[in-house]
Amino acid sequence: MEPETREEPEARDEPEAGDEQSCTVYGLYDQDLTHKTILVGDSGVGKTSLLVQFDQGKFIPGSFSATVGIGFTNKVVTVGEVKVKLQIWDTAGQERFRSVTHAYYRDAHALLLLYDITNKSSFDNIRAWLTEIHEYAQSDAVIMLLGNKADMSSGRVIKREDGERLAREYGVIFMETSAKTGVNVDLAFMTAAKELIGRCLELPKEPKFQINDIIEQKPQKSGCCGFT
Ligand SMILES: Nc1nc2c(ncn2[C@@H]2O[C@H](COP(=O)(O)OP(=O)(O)OP(=O)(O)O)[C@@H](O)[C@H]2O)c(=O)[nH]1
Repeated sequence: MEPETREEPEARDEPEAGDEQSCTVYGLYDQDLTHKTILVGDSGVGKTSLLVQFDQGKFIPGSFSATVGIGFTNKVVTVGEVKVKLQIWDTAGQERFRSVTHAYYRDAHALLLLYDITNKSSFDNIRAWLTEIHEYAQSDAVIMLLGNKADMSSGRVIKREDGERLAREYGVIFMETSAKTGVNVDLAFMTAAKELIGRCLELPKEPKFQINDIIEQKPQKSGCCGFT
């Protein structure tokens, strides 16, 4: 049965023309960076919930209603001494919106690709998602694979090692997250931000996160992103 639909999350701040630029440097350690991050993955894996948990620190339980189209949220984070504005796009996972969301891949600096650890088909579809990402996204975009709903240990059908193996095969960063408990949610977005900053700016080797969490796996990619 097709899930009922819901309105896309309310945008708090319209994207500006200047947002096309990923690295706007006003001065050493007075940088203002804007990075576009896009959430993708099958319908129901928890993209909207992950964003709500990151943005508002809460989880809204209840019946599932699918995202229609695409919406975005701006969130400023601090990594080391650098402030970054993350413009996070929440896409609809349903197949019928796929052509709409493809258009957003091109401008994304980071893509967070989710599957649900309790849903085998959402994991089986990851290869197809990665193929689409490689087709439509920038070649130097940061890609993270997130196994969401990690709190549902009794319903787990995808082992953590399977997620790790797949991520290794594609050379992408991997974590398990829970939009419900918040485990690794900040860390996932902060890791993407840190990776993007590392590609844009010269930073101290070990910038300190503003959150108390443990890095599950260090980013495997490094080097220049080629942003202008
Ligand atoms: N237990 C648990 N439930 C979750 C978690 N994340 C999401 N859910 C639930 O899973 C269902 C789908 O979550 P959504 O965030 O709407 O999924 P989505 O990926 O945005 O779905 P689309 O908008 O259709 O693409 C909802 O009922 C959520 O409450 C999680 O980490 N743990």
